[in-house]
Amino acid sequence: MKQLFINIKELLQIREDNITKLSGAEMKELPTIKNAWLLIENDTIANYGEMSSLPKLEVDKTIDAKGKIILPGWCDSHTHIVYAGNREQEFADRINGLSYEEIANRGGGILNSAKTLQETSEEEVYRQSAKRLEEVIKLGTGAVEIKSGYGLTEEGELKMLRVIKKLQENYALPIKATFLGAHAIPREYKENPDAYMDLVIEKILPKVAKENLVEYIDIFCEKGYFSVDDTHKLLSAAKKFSLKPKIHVNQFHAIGGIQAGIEYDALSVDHLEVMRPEDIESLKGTDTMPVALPSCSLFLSIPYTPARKMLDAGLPLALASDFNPGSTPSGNMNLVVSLACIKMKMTPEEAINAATINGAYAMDLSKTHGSITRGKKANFILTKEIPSYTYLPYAFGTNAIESVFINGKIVG
Ligand SMILES: N=CN[C@@H](CCC(=O)O)C(=O)O
Ligand SMILES: [Zn+2]
Repeated sequence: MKQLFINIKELLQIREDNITKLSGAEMKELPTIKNAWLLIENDTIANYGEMSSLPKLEVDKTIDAKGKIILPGWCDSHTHIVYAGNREQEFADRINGLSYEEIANRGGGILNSAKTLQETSEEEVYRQSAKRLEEVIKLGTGAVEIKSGYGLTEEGELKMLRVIKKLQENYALPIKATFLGAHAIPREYKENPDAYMDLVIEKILPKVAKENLVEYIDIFCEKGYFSVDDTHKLLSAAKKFSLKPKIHVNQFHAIGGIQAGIEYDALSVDHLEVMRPEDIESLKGTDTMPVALPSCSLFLSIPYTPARKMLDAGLPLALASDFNPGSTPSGNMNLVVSLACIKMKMTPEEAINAATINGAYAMDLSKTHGSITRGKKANFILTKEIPSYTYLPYAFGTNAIESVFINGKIVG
């Protein structure tokens, strides 16, 4: 099946196949072709160029994209899409003055979602999660990572990971799975948190690894959750199973999680709302992708990741949604890109690079996704008629997407 898009107002994020991530000043550039054509062969980007160079081609379908822009699908490298129920009561409690931490200390927060997940059947968790996945695909997400972490028991964690596996089997976009058993200390381990770490490391982790359910390991390295010491123990155990770290660090406090992640060659360190100069320094020259989650900052009214400082220091940066029931009940990557521009002072070029090629890197997918490159998967967004790509983050809240393609097939 050959599909030819013609008269594309602008084709964004054209890269050679050796580009796997962008750092610092490189992120200011977004290579594009104006008035372009794009040829898709089955599930693959076959070729592209300026309309003036369009060769004579035999194709099955020609689509006129006059006035419209094509860009790679968003690569959302940090989500908790698999969960049960919602936490809108905590939303109301926060409006009435309680903080996220206070709610968690009262037994709400992650433990609240864990209780609901444990009480919900696997089929129902799948049904609710698939609905959310379909929603974000329609919003332009073309690759996604999903974590466990609301099970907090062997049974609950395996239930979540089986749901992720089923999503992987039933949906065409790449879905990367992460084991986040160390997301919060269950109530029954409150007096003996080390025993919970032992359970995660000695019992659940080997089982998860043996069943080949995940590629990545995660931990919420934060005061009141898991210490740097716990992080070392878990990452060192996970290394034996070749699980790469993608970890939650520096959300509320900078306690050394970034350095622990780097020590174990973390693929990414995520959140980073609180960054000390030494944290920025530690990330320099590493292969670890820093990931910012601006929708979480918006929802919790906490600081935004200091993107300008990080980019100006030469670091790379990826953007992700953090879609979850407590801190970010939204998986809308268009909003994430807008917030990055509006609140983090990233330019539209930097934000689009962060949400495509760098997001792909943070899921080990930049060889196949994240840019318009010959040979990569045909996962892309076709916009409505819009004046420019800057309009995408500018017109926040407007849905500028006409259709989404995954592996060359229209999905929404
Ligand atoms: N901070 C840790 N985990 C999630 C929130 C989990 C929740 O509140 O349910 C996050 O990334 O924001
Ligand atoms: Zn998260």
